Amino acid sequence: QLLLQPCPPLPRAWAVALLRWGLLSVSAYVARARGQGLPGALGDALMPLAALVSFLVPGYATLQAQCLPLGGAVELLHGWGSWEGFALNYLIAGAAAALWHQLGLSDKGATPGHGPTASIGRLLSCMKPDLPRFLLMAAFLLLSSLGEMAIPYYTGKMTDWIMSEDDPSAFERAIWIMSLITVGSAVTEFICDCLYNTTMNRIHSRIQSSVFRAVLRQEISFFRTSQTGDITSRVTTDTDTMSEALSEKLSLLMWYLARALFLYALMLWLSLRLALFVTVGLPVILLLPKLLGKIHQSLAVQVQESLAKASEVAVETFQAMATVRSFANEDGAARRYGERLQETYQLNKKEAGAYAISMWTNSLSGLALKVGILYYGGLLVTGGDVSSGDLVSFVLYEMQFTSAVEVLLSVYPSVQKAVGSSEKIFQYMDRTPQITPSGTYAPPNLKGVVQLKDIWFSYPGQDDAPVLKGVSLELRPGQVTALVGPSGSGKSTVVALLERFFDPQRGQVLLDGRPLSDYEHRYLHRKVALVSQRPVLFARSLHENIAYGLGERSREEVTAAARRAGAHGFIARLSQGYDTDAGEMGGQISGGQKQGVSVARALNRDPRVLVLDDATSALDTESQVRVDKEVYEGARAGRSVLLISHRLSAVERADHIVVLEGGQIREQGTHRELMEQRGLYWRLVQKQQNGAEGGTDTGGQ
Ligand SMILES: Nc1ncnc2c1ncn2[C@@H]1O[C@H](COP(=O)(O)OP(=O)(O)OP(=O)(O)O)[C@@H](O)[C@H]1O
Repeated sequence: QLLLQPCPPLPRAWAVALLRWGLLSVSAYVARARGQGLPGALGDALMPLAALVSFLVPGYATLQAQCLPLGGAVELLHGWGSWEGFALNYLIAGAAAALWHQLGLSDKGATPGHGPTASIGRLLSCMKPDLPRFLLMAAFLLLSSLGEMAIPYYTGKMTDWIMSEDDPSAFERAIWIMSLITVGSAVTEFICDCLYNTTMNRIHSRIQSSVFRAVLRQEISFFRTSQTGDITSRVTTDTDTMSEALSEKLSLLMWYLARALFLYALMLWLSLRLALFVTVGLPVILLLPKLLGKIHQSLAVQVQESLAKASEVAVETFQAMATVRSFANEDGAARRYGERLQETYQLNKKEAGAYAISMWTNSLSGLALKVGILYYGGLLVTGGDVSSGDLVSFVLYEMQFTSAVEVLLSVYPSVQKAVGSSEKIFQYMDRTPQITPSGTYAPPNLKGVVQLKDIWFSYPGQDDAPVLKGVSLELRPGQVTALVGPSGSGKSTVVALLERFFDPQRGQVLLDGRPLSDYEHRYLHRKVALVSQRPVLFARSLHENIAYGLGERSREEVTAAARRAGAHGFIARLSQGYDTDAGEMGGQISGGQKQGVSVARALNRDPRVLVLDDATSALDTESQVRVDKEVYEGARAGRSVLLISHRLSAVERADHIVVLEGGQIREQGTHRELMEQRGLYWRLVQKQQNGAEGGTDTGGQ
């Protein structure tokens, strides 16, 4: 300090602060590096504490020098050198560290990119699109808080005016101003609340729809391995819990944080000394009752446990009453029950004492702070440092400040909880689908040549049990290829690979010579249409079901597709025709009708590759004939068709028949060729023709 003596006071203070910070940081670093005997939280707090202790006074003095003449700041800076100033500085830093720790802001054990801090960052990034609204809200919040803050200020001013009695109209004026400010503050608060709630609802919907989209991006096996209930609860319940907590608690937190900051700034402005007095005293008066409250809570838990033990004795006795009676141990049982109750009673007494002490400390510590402020304030008023009106305003501000800090302390854990549930949601949003992302290739003309080249595939988690073992086959435009084989031979698995529900572990699935993953997702599924074994319809009209995924479709287009699928007849006979609701999962129409509608749904896309996975088994003969006609006519017109059927009579006309067994292709050729071979296909046909045990099912062989 001696070296810096010729400098002006503020730069000198900053230079000393920097020096002090450097020294303290190095010491803190060394202490942390050694780490011996330092509790974790204290170790974490050392660095921020060093900064706080060093920069608190020069920072404040600079701020004050900006607003007021330098006189006050100089006094403050000189005071800093005295031992009281020194002690006060450390006391404030200690109190701030205790509050910081109490709020759990030290974030112990958080790994980078995870935990609450990361989630808060993510949450804030979700709010980014609404930044203008938040800025507007902040402006209203500022206005409303300023309005609220003005009331105690005018109350203090009125005290001064009443005491000085030199301007009687000032009192009336103050009342008017106060009323106007109150109304203004209430209106801005109302607008702010409305804005906040609508914004949070928007954010809620946005997060919910992003989670939904993120889930939809996942590979099919994700839906098979995760419970549907779990997924739904993430999308609905978790987002609801999070946004409910955020809308209620975060708004409280924001509101009271703004209030507390304003109030603190005003307290500092009214009297620096009194404000520092509160800063040191407040953590003590807030944390002490909280600490005692914890003791009370733990005693309350012990009481509950002891009560439960007493009930256990009663239940055990009643259940074994016959045994108690036969050993004539009624007195013994009563004595045991009495002993348990005695234990509960002792604990009850302790709990009541702890409760009384915690309540008593609560009110007493609050009272002590107020008395302290009044006493110290009184001294300052007597010394002429503070006016009596300012003291009144200060006490009013302090009361509001204390309750704002209390609310903050109680609300903060709920916000942390909301952040916790948001973590679960973000896990879903961040999950990378376990399938190669779709490409962008979407040629205007697609021939529809599909090649499966030496495909090896096992379902996720079953690597040692391949379902397809070196399958190679080709679907050519203008041809109907049939895939037959016993149940479980892997036919539907081939379809799943064609639809890119999974990627094969080895081999390639090519469409017009390019891997399926090159194609744009929507394009691929428009060009390759599937009617699956168990078609699923959605709870909407039959028209919408047939047009599913294609946006708006005219009734003519939908009807034409239904005619080709042989479904028009039955739809026309329904009382509401195409407007009939299919019901949940298509539950309001029959199995055969469902198949008809789903064939129409596939044909409506006019696909280049049509895959029918045992899709006509439940159709009536008339519809069956229609679909067969459409399948073969479509193929003749240049479409590639893959037909899977258990009814071998349905595949006799196919241009090429592939027989699959145990995930391997056993035979292939035309019906005639295969029958001549007298191999597996022949045996399957024989069994079906003879109506053997397997009935019409190739799986029954
Ligand atoms: N999601 C799945 N997870 C694990 N294994 C599966 C899954 N789907 C099918 N499998 C197994 O793969 C094998 C082939 O099943 P796939 O459904 O392809 O046979 P399929 O020939 O179509 O039978 P079906 O004629 O009865 O429809 C079977 O052993 C089956 O148990």
